Amino acid sequence: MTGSVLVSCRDAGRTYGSGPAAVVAVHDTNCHVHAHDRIAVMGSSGSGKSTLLHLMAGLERPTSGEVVWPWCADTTDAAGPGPGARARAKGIGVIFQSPSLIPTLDIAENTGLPLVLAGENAGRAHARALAALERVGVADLAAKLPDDISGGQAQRVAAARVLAARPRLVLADEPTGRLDRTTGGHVVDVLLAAVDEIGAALVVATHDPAVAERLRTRWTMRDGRLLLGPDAGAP
Ligand SMILES: Nc1ncnc2c1ncn2[C@@H]1O[C@H](COP(=O)(O)OP(=O)(O)OP(=O)(O)O)[C@@H](O)[C@H]1O
Repeated sequence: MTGSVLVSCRDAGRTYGSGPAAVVAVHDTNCHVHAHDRIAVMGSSGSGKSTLLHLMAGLERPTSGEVVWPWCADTTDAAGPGPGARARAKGIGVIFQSPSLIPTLDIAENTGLPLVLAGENAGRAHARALAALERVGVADLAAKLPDDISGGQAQRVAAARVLAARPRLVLADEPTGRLDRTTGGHVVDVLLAAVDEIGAALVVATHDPAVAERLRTRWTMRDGRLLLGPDAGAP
């Protein structure tokens, strides 16, 4: 715990479905991510890691409790187009297991697209995209199409796409899940260096102990319950 609180889950839970078919993906959970944190969320498949990250990102609403982003205007507005949601979208970057690049846009265009969609002019978005690609070591790919780069390179581009917006908090859901160990290790290296450089906090959901070891704090999910490490408690 080294800085101000970026996101707090307060008795936040998420259940899918209802009645006998209901699945409690995340039981009521209390946890906090602070500025500059480096947190690995570990746990077996289906333990609730992705759901917890989606709650922290505001991509899903909790079905119990609340998720709070103290730096947003409307701190608990977990969905919809309000000012809190817009501020949160700018301040939180999410990296998924699949890089999901648009095949008809080149790498620089893919990287700058979220900035353009957020209203940045095309020239500035391109410059920031190139700087972010440089930061993760793939500036030479800027003019290529996604089909012409490797999986590890594509995941670096996905990281650059998030980092170009200079978020306060980066949430990465199995960012190395589709990569071999060596390539995955390089992706973690560039991610850690980049969040250090932009001063962001990082939360990584991972199955891989080698990835988790690179992060200062380790949390474990088991059957939808978050087992916190000794340093993950109070805001
Ligand atoms: N949209 C959904 N509808 C119904 N059930 C869901 C949905 N999303 C997740 N679940 C269920 O919630 C539980 C937690 O899923 P979640 O994806 O969060 O786990 P995970 O730890 O991230 O798993 P993995 O490592 O395989 O990605 C699982 O039982 C899953 O089947």
